[in-house]
Amino acid sequence: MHVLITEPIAQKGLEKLVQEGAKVDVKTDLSRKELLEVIRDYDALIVRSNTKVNEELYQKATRLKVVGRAGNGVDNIDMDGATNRGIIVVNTPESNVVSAAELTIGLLIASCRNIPQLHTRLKGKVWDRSGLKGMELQGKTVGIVGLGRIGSLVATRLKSFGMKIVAYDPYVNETRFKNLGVERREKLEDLMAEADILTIHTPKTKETYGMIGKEQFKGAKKGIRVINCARAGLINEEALIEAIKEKIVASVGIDVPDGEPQATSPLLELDNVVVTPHAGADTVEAQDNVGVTIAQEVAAALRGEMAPNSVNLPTLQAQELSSVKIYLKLGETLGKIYYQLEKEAVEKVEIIYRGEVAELETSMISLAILKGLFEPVLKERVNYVNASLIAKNRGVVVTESKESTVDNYLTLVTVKIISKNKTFSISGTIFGKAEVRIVEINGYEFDVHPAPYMLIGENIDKPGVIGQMGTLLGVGKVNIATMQVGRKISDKRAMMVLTADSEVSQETLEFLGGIEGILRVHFVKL
Ligand SMILES: NC(=O)c1ccc[n+]([C@@H]2O[C@H](COP(=O)([O-])OP(=O)(O)OC[C@H]3O[C@@H](n4cnc5c(N)ncnc54)[C@H](O)[C@@H]3O)[C@@H](O)[C@H]2O)c1
Ligand SMILES: O=C(O)[C@H](O)COP(=O)(O)O
Repeated sequence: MHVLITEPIAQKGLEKLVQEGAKVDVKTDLSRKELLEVIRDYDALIVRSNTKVNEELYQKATRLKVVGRAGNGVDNIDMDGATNRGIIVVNTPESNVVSAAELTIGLLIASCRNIPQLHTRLKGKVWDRSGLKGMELQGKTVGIVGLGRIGSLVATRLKSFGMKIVAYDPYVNETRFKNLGVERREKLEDLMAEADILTIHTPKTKETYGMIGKEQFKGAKKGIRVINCARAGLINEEALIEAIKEKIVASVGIDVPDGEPQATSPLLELDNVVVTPHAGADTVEAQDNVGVTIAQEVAAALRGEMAPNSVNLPTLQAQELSSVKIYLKLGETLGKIYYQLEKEAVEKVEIIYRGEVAELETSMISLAILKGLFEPVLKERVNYVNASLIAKNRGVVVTESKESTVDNYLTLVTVKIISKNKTFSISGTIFGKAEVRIVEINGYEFDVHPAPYMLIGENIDKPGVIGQMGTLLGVGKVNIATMQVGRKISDKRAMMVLTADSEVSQETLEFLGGIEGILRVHFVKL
């Protein structure tokens, strides 16, 4: 696995990648043109916030399987483009939040107390505190926009200053507000009117871009102080500058001025603006965390394992992931068999989870089934990221249902694949902690331990058929590992499932198909 890193990550992260078996190139001074030229050679790309990972880059990146964002915000990465191509995007959402929250508090105090301005005077040998009277935090109200990871950390820290905390975040439930001891404001304008200090902690999205602008400043409490340690563009800079000039805004603390990574923002010219150059995550601790975590995520994704922080996949907590892992293997196995037995286009996939599996977060298992289903027939790369998109684009309806109990098994996954003329059904279970078993195909019951090479055939249930199969496979030099027969006695039909030690040639398959009583026989590769 060949990994390109275009922005600095911690040495510990680089070491981790090498330990994981990656060949790593760190090229932090590539021009855009150079990046577009070299990207074709890499399986993974690791970036921070300055590298634009967009359509232009994807078109050149023919080998790219994983984009690792060594950090939190993914607004520099075109997610739809990645998903359409089956490229997994992973990030490290938790690794730098404490550092970002602490810098927020730092900017807040620095701007409320004019620390940088006083510092500059004194360093210039001028002992003068005139005109720079600060504001105490105790008893003031802070308005937080976006009560996610960083917003919450900021809230709990500011409480210790004796501040009242109000927040606007329509997507956070009442319990979380209550647990954090934060008062909800239903409308942004109410928060603006009340807050002595505003701090924003939303991601940059279509909805949040420019969400604090002219209108919002018009309704703001006079003398409000504004902090942005999230993303440039969330607060409209022109409107902010106007509000500073009109003395609506008393001071600003900003880590993400417009124009990044160039120092071009007009805010830099204003005395009551305290700035840092996107340094929120720049601590030893955060960078070590970020580096090691992204190395693990990228290596896992390249090995085809589930990386816990895949941005374009359903999010699972580590514990959830470990309990669904074995079902992912089962799901892929069940999915993979259909197109190796049937040639009919799929119209609908019904997935039924029964027993213990029904208690789990099953969205990822359903993706595994779809991945398995499309893999044998599609040239495109199919993976967990694009499997459901591929189903949708091909007009395949996918439904999921759950039943808490099931006869005979503790846990059972049944996949019904419906085409124009028939319904194919296959079920599997987990024995013990980690043994995948196929227990039903089209109503025939088995207990098959799936193997890389299998033969699945249907025959008339009469003496001699199985014996001839064994003989002809011997002639074809295929060693049978296991064999099971499921029977429908009233129909006089049976289904054989054999596992073999090697592939079965087309010639041998034709001989097998010629045995009297054999209705069909297929070689299945898992
Ligand atoms: N300065 C830095 O170095 C630095 C470091 C880390 C993260 N960040 C940035 O900080 C921001 C917050 O990160 P996080 O990890 O807390 O994110 P998060 O996803 O945990 O929280 C974001 C919160 O914003 C809320 N939100 C979304 N749309 C909203 C809207 N229209 N109105 C109000 N609330 C809305 C969400 O419900 C969520 O609770 C992101 O922009 C991230 O990129 C900056
Ligand atoms: O989103 C993030 O993780 C922070 O904004 C840090 O960005 P950086 O990795 O470019 O410092």
